[in-house]
Amino acid sequence: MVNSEIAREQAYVGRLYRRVDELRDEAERRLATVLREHGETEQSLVEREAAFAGYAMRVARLEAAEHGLCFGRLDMRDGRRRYIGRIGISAGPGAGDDDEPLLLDWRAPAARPFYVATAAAPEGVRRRRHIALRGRRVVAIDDEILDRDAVDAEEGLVGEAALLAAVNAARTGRMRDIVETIQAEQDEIIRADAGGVLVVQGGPGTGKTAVALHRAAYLLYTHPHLAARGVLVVGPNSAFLRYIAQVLPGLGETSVLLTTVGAMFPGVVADRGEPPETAEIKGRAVMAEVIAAAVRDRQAPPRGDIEIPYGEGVLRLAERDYLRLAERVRARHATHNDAGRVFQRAVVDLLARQVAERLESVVLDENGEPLDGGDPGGVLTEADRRALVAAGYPTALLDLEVGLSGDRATENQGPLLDETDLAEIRRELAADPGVRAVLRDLWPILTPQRLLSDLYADPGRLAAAAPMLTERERGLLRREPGGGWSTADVPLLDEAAELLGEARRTGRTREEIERAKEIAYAQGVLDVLVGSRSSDLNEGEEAEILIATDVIDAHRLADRHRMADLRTLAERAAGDRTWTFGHVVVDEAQELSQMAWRMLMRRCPTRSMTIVGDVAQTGDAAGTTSWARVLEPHVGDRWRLARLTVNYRTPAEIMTAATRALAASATGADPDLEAEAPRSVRRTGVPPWRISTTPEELPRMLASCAAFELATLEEGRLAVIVPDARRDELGKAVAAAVPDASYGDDPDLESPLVVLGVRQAKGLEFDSVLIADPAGILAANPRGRNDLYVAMTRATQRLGVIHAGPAPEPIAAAIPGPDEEG
Ligand SMILES: Nc1ncnc2c1ncn2[C@@H]1O[C@H](COP(=O)(O)OP(=O)(O)OP(=O)(O)O)[C@@H](O)[C@H]1O
Repeated sequence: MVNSEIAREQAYVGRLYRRVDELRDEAERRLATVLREHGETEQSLVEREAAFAGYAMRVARLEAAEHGLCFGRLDMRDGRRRYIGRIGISAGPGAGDDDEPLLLDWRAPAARPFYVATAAAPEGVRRRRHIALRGRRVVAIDDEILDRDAVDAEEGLVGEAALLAAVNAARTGRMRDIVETIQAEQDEIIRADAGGVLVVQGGPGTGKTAVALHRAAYLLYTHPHLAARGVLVVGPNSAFLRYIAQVLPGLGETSVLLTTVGAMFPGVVADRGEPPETAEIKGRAVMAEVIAAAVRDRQAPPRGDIEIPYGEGVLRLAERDYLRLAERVRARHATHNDAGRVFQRAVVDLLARQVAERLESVVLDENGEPLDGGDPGGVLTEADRRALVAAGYPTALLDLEVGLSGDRATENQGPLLDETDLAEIRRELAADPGVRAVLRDLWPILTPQRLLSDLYADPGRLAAAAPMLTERERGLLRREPGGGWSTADVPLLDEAAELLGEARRTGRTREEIERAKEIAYAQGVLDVLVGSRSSDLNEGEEAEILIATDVIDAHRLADRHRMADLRTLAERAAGDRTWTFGHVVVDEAQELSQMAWRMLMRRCPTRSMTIVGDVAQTGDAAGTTSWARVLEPHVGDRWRLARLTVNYRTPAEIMTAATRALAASATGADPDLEAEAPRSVRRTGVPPWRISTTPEELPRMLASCAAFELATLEEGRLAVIVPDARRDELGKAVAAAVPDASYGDDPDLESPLVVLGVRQAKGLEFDSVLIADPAGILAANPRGRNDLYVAMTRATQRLGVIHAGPAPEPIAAAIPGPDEEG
């Protein structure tokens, strides 16, 4: 019976793949045709490129759907049948309007019952069938009957067999999608309304990451316009991003940028380490005020009247004048650099008028000598005048000076210098090194990097900008310029960039600059093409080959390039600090500092966000233990909370131990935390274990345990999780026994054994986990207990702990020792 059903499904699935092949062939044919087309006008070229991008995307989607194309079937009470898969496929030509599509996209509303129908609420479904494929072959089917008579049946896991197969499967070092087995509580979150901030709180292994990524795919499917601005996914570190990188492309979605907080400031690589206490201070919301004050301190700080040597004379800038100017430009211009440019111009103007007044008061005779003492205005001394001449006053002015002895001077007709003369004086002043130094000092044009390194380097500046910090805290921020940037610096640079504005004067809009760059790039491409045309081709070949210059000039090629950019939205968004996204997903969101939240909120003015995390896993001192506290400054109480309660990763034996370790404290277990821990979906029958050794022996013992565990695993992955500070030392010890072991800043998660610092392990999972030196993990950080909890909940099958000396208290409370009863 099952075999004949499998054969029937095989026939249907065969038909689906044939249709996919047809559709892909057709899209590829069209793609080739588009490539051959010659566009005559700019318009036709743009259209051509849009068509190109559209077909290319279609081919990519069809290819992404190859594996596990169809995974489910719904038999409805009304007799209709719906097949559910990774993409939607229509029945093709000849099918009637009423015909069900051959395959329903998993995100389509009609597919929803596949994930949420239960015996108690069958949503019109009589039977739900899970179909397992290997390649294009149907290898198993699994049915659930959801009859009306079964209303009092327990609500349970949907598609239990398929789910258990998925959660028990050996890990590969890459996250898989879960479209085939999404559970009802997860489906509700995936399909929740796009608007506003949705917080998903869930314990370890409850599928928060999986749900967040599927939600991104769902939103891109249901709101196609989101693709134009893209979806931003923020994760805790680059190893994690690599771990999840394949999930969205595998679902056919590419308009997504995956990033970390440390990578969000273009041009800065945040690879500088710093003490957690320093990072914590930098993450505080009050740092926004510190940065604002640091910017303000650079805007014409009072320093008395200023004398500027000019030639051999001196110009005077009164304090009240530049303070008044500063106030005026601050009121009119939003950013420091914009205001600064206006301020500098205004000061030059002020000085130019001073010079002009002096010049106008000079009356010379035919020989160029001052008449009757020569300076009726009493401003310009003879020495001044000689100095002005010696300083190389503008020729126009010297001519004018001579002219002053003629008609205009004697007739005394109002202002003697016209706008051209004044402009010339201004140019001269603006080019004068002495004047420039004063301008730079009074109101420097700053990059964010410059502002921050000046601030960190100067205790006086720090004290002025951060009076609310203690002397000790300011001391923790102090550092010499250079040496790179830390992750916690990135939100501060971003904050500074907002207040400073562009440091380079462009006079052009961002689009115009981008366009100019594109044209320059395109011209370069054309030059190379033309160059290679003559050198690379044999005689007679030329006419056969179409090269870009035959149909296109630099402007059009730039357009092409821009259209081609549609496919690399992620790259464009990553290079532009001011890019705003259609939706933002934040994973491990409990770790973000308040300053990081400010930066993220700027990237998402619509506040369409999905924030997933677990406040019990917070390890960073700057992170949060309360969603309300973190969101209040940005959205008040206008956010929704959803909870995930089932742990799909960690078996019950390990989860119980991890919960005890987290809850155990000097006063005993915390009953609330035990109650909140997610329910594991399965047991393995393998309890976690621990052994004790001496500090000296620990590396050797760890290496032999790792070798043993690896041999025990038939397939899958083993992780050794250690205190961050001991990663390289213990990584080396393990690699000596297991040469395949990978460790370092950028470990290869696909290698069978990887040694990770506890922070690197965030969000990841492995079949088997060994924790070494738990006391070191606990001691490294005030939230060390949370770090230990994270480490313990990474395992899908086995967990062992190796400690030096007596077990630290949370481990002793969680896992019985070798001689104790379990
Ligand atoms: N519905 C599901 N079907 C199959 N596997 C699932 C399902 N939901 C979650 N999983 C699996 O459970 C594991 C844990 O999921 P995920 O990493 O998303 O959890 P998490 O809540 O982000 O965990 P943590 O907070 O501990 O990092 C993953 O292997 C994921 O594929």
